[in-house]
Amino acid sequence: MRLVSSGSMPLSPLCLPNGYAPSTGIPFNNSLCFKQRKDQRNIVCACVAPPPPNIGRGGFSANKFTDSYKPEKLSRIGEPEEEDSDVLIECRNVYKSFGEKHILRGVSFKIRHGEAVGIIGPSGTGKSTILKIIAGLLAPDRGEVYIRGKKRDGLISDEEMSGLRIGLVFQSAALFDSMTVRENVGFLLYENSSMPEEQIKDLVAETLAAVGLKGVEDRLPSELSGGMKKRVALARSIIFDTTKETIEPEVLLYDEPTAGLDPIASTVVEDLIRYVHLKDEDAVGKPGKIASYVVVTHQHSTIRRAVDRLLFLHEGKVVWQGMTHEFMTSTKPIVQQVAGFSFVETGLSCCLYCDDSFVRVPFLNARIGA
Ligand SMILES: Nc1ncnc2c1ncn2[C@@H]1O[C@H](COP(=O)(O)OP(=O)(O)OP(=O)(O)O)[C@@H](O)[C@H]1O
Repeated sequence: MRLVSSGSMPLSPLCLPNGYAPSTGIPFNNSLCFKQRKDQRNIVCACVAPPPPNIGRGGFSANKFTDSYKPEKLSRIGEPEEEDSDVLIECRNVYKSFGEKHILRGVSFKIRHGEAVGIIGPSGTGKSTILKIIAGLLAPDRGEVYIRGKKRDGLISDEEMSGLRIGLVFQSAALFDSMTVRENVGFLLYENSSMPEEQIKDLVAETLAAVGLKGVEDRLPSELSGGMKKRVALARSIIFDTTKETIEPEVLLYDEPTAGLDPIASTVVEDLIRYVHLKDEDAVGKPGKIASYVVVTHQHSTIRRAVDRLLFLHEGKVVWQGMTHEFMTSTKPIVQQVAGFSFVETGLSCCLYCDDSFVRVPFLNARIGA
């Protein structure tokens, strides 16, 4: 079967034109990496705190977390402290208001090395806000954000532009329309690295292949489907300067990555999110480089396919957290309200071809909310 991805919502990448979040209009922190190119500014959501000596690819087993994780233990007082050496990001009692609107009211959670975490909850409950706070684009009013145990004060600063990279992949459109796919994906390398153009060109092609796109380098975003744009943005968020000695693990934050896509295109994006994770292999069979990721989503297919653990945000707090399968069977009323509505589920075993690239989709479970 040959897939022509369709979908109306282009994925926004790590970099945004004009320094504003399209969904909110919030101006970004000017202390971030700003560059002028073709009259556009870009911002990198990347950084923070150098790695401890014992962390890194292979330094921690991803299974360490999933094997030992006992969600009910998190809040019990008097029990022995959890092992925290693999915690990459921690939000501790985070509050955020916009004027009179008190959005976050004491949000606490940890993201560990190797984790695939989903954040779910009703509309307007602050899911995107917490992503922006983790990325350092918004500062909490109260509470703390720790990156590898180091407290971050306010927004990302220039001093933090090393160590753990945190990439934010926005829901809304943010590919540079006047640039080709190659220029979009290689943007940061063209601007910030000393890599020769030819090398960047090869790396861009390789990275596009990793997300199942080949031969689209010279196209403009307007010549791509919504699903392809999302994959271009994903490629842009995972491209690294390979000439640097240490390639740090990266945490990716996805804000509704499948919004606006049809079930098949959603499935492709959900699986790609998995494939670029260190526990899996990308579309050309290379190990994924993303240490951990967090996905904000409303889609059940994304919950089922792309994440292992869930944080359920409601009225400004994390009211439930646990493994995905526990969410589906939870007896907690607020969870049942969200998890319990009926689905039509189709099970198909298929392979999808996107352009000339092969994308593995072993099972397509298209779920349609009733
Ligand atoms: N910069 C801002 N200024 C004022 N209000 C804001 C700002 N950013 C977010 N809000 C408000 O905060 C609330 C939470 O927004 P947020 O986008 O985090 O919610 P969400 O849970 O991601 O919602 P959805 O699921 O609908 O995307 C909303 O009421 C929104 O209007």
